[in-house]
Amino acid sequence: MQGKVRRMTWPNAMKRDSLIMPLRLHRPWGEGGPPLPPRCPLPPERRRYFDTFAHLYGMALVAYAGLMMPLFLWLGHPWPVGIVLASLIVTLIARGLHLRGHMAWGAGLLWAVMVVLICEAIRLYGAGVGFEFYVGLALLVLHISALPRACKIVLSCLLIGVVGILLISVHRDMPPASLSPAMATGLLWINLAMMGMLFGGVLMGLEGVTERLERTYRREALHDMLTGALNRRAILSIAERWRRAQCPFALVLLDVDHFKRFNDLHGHATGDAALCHLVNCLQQGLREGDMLGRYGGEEFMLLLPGMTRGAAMTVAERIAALVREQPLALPDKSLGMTVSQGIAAEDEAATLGEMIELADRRLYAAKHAGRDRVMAWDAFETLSPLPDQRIAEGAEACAFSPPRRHDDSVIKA
Ligand SMILES: Nc1nc2c(ncn2[C@@H]2O[C@H](COP(=O)(O)OP(=O)(O)OP(=O)(O)O)[C@@H](O)[C@H]2O)c(=O)[nH]1
Repeated sequence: MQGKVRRMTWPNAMKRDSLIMPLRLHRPWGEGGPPLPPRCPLPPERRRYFDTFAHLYGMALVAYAGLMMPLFLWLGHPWPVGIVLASLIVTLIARGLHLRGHMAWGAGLLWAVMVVLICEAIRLYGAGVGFEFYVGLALLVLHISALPRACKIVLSCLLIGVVGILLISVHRDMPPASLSPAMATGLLWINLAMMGMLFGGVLMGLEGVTERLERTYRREALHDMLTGALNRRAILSIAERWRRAQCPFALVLLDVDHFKRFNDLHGHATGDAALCHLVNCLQQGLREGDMLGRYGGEEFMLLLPGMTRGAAMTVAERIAALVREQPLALPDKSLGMTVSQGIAAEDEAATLGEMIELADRRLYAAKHAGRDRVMAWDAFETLSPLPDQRIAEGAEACAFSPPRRHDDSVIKA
């Protein structure tokens, strides 16, 4: 009996691609739609660090304004209220410094105001009412900060030493006379609860940040920075996975016509904008579940699940029309583009490498036949070489003037 071949169904196959983010639509010249967010002055690696630490600043601000200020007011001491107010301001300054890349200064300032608060509270209210718990929080701030390792060790020892001496001296010399035993117990519980909330909040926040960062890293590892399409490694690994799962699909290699000339005529930056614009056009012609990746420079790979060569041909033609009919709109002119495409189906080749080679050969045939066309059959051998004049015409037409129509007779020759 012949072994049963299990073919993966598409909805299941798609679920495994949940990290593949929807492509962002580019508006290279910023016109129309909601305004783009302002550029962040921090480089990405520092931005990530700031995101992690920003949660701590938020928690510190909430703790000062919402918890400590009312607590000290309740205890009837205006002096610590003044310190809390100063801490609020210093924390805001520290956050600003941090956001501008002065990470060690930001973390150091936050830590310093926390230490002043802890020491002053212990001095005023004595040991055993719970202010010493904040030492743990100050140590957490210190150890996740950007300060150098040696600095962290010295400051930790300093903090523990100062607080230890303070606790011993307070306990021995001046027991907190102003607090009744009931008030001291109440304060201890309030501080315990506050610390629990702060630590819980910080840890939950850090977990959320870590998860978010991980998604960002993985997304960046899979996507092309310029266009937002999948990168070469990601698109190839999806194709390989689909092949291993024996999912039928068609592969399209798509290349911008005369892109070198486009760059030479209009500049590299405009070339970049054209690539982003191209990805938007391609995206419009694809279904949900189709995959689009940047295979190299101005060459893209499309994976069309469940499609035969014939069906893929229709999609490729639609895409070619979309690209042709939507020129890149610049403030002073609009520039047309055309693309050539080669198609191969999964059942035509034994390996992914062979499939890509087939699509590449057909792409080359499409280029050779005059560009701005799709090739899905092995017409290459049957095509008579084009005269140089025709190729020159193609080059002229693709110099981003009004584009030419697609020639079916050549495609299906
Ligand atoms: N602006 C810009 N240009 C790129 C990028 N990647 C590759 N290119 C350019 O794309 C051009 C590709 O040129 P060729 O491979 O000669 O192909 P072509 O000019 O498109 O000609 P045909 O493919 O034969 O139609 C090169 O000039 C590259 O510098 C990019 O990210 N941005």
